[in-house]
Amino acid sequence: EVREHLKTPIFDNWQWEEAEMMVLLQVMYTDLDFLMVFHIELEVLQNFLFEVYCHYNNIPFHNFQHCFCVTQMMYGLIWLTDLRNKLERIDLFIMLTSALCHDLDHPGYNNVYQINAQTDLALRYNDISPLENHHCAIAFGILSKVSLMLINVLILRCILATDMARHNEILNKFKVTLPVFDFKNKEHKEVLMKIMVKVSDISNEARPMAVAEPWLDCLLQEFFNQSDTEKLKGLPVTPFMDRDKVSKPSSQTNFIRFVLLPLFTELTKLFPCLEQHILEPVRRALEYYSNMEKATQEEAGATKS
Ligand SMILES: Nc1nc2c(ncn2[C@@H]2O[C@@H]3COP(=O)(O)O[C@H]3[C@H]2O)c(=O)[nH]1
Ligand SMILES: [Zn+2]
Repeated sequence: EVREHLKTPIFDNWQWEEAEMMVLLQVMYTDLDFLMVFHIELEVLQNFLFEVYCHYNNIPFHNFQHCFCVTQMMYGLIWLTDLRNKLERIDLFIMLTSALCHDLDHPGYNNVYQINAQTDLALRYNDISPLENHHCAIAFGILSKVSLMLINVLILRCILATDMARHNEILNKFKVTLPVFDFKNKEHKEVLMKIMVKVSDISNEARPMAVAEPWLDCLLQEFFNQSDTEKLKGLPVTPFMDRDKVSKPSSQTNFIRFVLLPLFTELTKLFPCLEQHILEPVRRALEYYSNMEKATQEEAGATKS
């Protein structure tokens, strides 16, 4: 029963301990036949998953549980869209592994901070997607350490594609392929894989409210932590992270309207069945946070007058 539940976006991560999540990840790799098709020993997979676990930091949002959720959403999307019969196994392996590795060793401060604070990562990568480059470097270090030598340039490209600074570039590329989309076309396939990783990465609001809302609290905690540090150090303060400027509803209504709905709508054009699984919950979340926003505004109006 859990095995089937794991294939859906309504899976509730909060019910599981981290050790159990490790087992669930193992189930995902097994049920997509990766061990068999790529002749991966169970022990190698277990070592790999353990290394991945060890390389996520104990921070409010970009932690191992986020990694688990993104991987689980990718796993669910693969089943819902029947990608097992549309792409090759290696493509599915790349997508699931990219999801698993996409935020490795995230320090809890975003690229803008890295660049403004001139951190080691920003210097190392010349200010170009410093975090995503770092996640890739850690991922390839782990893959070679455990002798899982399925290192692939597409994993690199999928992880680099999670830099939101490149959101419009990638979404626009995907839009162009849609009218003539062909699962056999290499370029179409590559942009689809990037979109799937991106969708999974920002898919919390596609989950039931009881699962999604605690994630927003975690995200805002990490955001506020960054903006507090920026204020303390006299760095430019990232507006959407400023506790004096954003609230839960304001942060979600904008993010859902301008980022989630446009992205999810395009993927749903290719896979209409996703309408009910990811678009509808996101629309409900928009309504929920719009109402919350109105209520807070009315309250503020009432206190003023
Ligand atoms: N406001 C808001 N931003 C989100 C949400 N989920 C993901 N994001 C943002 O999307 C970004 C995706 O890449 P990052 O992990 O760097 O940081 C993430 C957040 O900045 C959400 O539910 N609400
Ligand atoms: Zn992420």
